[in-house]
Amino acid sequence: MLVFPNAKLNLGLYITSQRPDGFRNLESVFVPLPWTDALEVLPAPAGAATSLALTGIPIPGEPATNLCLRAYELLQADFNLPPAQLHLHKVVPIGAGLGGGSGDAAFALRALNELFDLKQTSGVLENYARRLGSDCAFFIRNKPVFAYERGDVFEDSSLDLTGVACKVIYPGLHISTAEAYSHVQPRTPRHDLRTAISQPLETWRDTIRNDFEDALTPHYPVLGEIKTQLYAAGAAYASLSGSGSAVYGLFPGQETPPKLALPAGYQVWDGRL
Ligand SMILES: C[C@@](CO)(OP(=O)(O)O)[C@H](O)COP(=O)(O)OP(=O)(O)OC[C@H]1O[C@@H](n2ccc(N)nc2=O)[C@H](O)[C@@H]1O
Ligand SMILES: Nc1ncnc2c1ncn2[C@@H]1O[C@H](COP(=O)(O)OP(=O)(O)O)[C@@H](O)[C@H]1O
Repeated sequence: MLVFPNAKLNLGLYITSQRPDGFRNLESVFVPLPWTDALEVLPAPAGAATSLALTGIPIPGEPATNLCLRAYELLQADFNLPPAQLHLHKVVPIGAGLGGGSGDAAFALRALNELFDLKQTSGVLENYARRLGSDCAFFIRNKPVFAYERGDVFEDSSLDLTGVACKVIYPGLHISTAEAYSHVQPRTPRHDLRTAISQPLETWRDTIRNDFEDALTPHYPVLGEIKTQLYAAGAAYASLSGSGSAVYGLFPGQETPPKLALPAGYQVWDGRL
């Protein structure tokens, strides 16, 4: 079985309070971004053990800690799965605030559920996904949601950005999620995100913020420079995604996002949501 785990964008992100479990409560709107990896999941050949082949962008850390294998191990422990043969071709930049690893994990859970006919509901798969990372559960639903608590409890959102031209720019800065959180002081949001997101996209520039962007831009000025460039090129809304360092611009009403002159080494995704 071949699946294409996608990435996500955060529209707004407010870190509202510290939790007793060490995590932070947050509020954000998550939307799927069709920048994808490729993941193949097959039953292992007779006599072979479970394996994961990795191609594409190198992933930091031991392959044994890859979220695809961790997803397999979670289900294996409860359903006594037969050995599987996995192949991940990595395309989505890592540590970019695009949730690429989380998407791989959730798509692995979904693919294993189907391949081995486990008959688990989306709700059950969401609970497994939560154990792999705060962002993972979103990718089981994989449609626009208002997310809160650890970013793993959802309300469906009527937001529809289908067809909106979008440009995502990754300047190659790997900012770890834990480091990014350490820069932010939790506080009550100045705007109600659910109300703001229901207003026309052109108003978001004044009403929707990402707390990580405000905290990280003084340390990484390039984030502000990319955002300025996106607005200068006509974006109706531009923001850091998640904890960065990818910055995106939305260009409603345009066929394709504009071309920008960017330094070599930046990775860019141009397309429609
Ligand atoms: C910031 C966000 C916003 O969507 O996305 P990314 O920028 O990573 O894509 C998410 O909260 C990232 O979720 P995820 O990447 O799954 O984080 P996890 O593995 O669960 O946690 C990594 C670390 O981030 C911190 N963390 C994460 C989530 C949360 N609600 N509070 C936290 O304090 C903790 O320090 C934790 O040890
Ligand atoms: N399949 C995977 N793809 C990407 N990263 C992975 C994967 N499995 C484990 N990881 C680990 O997760 C970390 C961050 O993952 P990623 O989802 O790309 O970050 P972000 O949520 O910031 O976009 C990486 O540093 C990497 O070591």
